[in-house]
Amino acid sequence: MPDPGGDVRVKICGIVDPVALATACEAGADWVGFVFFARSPRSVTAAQVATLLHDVGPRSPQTVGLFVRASDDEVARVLDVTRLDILQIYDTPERAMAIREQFRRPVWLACGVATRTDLPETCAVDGLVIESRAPVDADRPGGNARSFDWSLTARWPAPAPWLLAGGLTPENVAAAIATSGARAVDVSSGVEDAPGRKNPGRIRNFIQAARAIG
Ligand SMILES: O=C(O)c1ccccc1NCC(=O)[C@H](O)[C@H](O)COP(=O)(O)O
Repeated sequence: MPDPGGDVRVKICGIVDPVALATACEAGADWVGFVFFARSPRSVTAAQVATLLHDVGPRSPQTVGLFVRASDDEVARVLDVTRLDILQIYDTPERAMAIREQFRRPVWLACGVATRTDLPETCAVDGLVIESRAPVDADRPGGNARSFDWSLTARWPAPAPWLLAGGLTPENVAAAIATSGARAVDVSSGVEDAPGRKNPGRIRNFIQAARAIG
């Protein structure tokens, strides 16, 4: 996933509209994420994603589907309808491994972090999304515009490629990369005007700011 010697890689998550998708593609995002979770303000259906991706060119970013405690049937129904390169799973590590086995596709496990002990020491999937742990009463486990102490990951011996997520913005992403040591970053709320409403200018600014640090 991240290229230790190359540019910082960027995922623009929670895409719901064609302008945001085209902007992320043109600005050089490495991944675009789609949220298959009905309680999210960024929730999309498989049919909507298939339509969005229909006109995307061959040099498009990889597509990531987000699933929260989803059954095999739910994942299968999405994969029947639309192309997803990677599955981002909000569930136990065991369940993430089972999904990887079942669907023969790269799986990223989302890990909610508040303290150093939340950082995983082992990983049997293809990548980790290290994001701020959601409050217990949150409607959703991610996409809450909350950051955590980025210095926690600075000396973490990561067991797998990982992305830094949660509360990143065009204004803070350079500091987040410098402090955390991340080589890949993930944003949703920080490039929006309101939950689910992406701002094309902020998408461009975020990618530029992440890449400027090199
Ligand atoms: O965005 C959502 O609504 C969402 C719902 C359920 C699970 C995950 C969700 N989002 C996760 C992400 O978009 C990213 O992985 C990342 O956490 C972005 O967080 P933020 O930039 O703080 O919105």
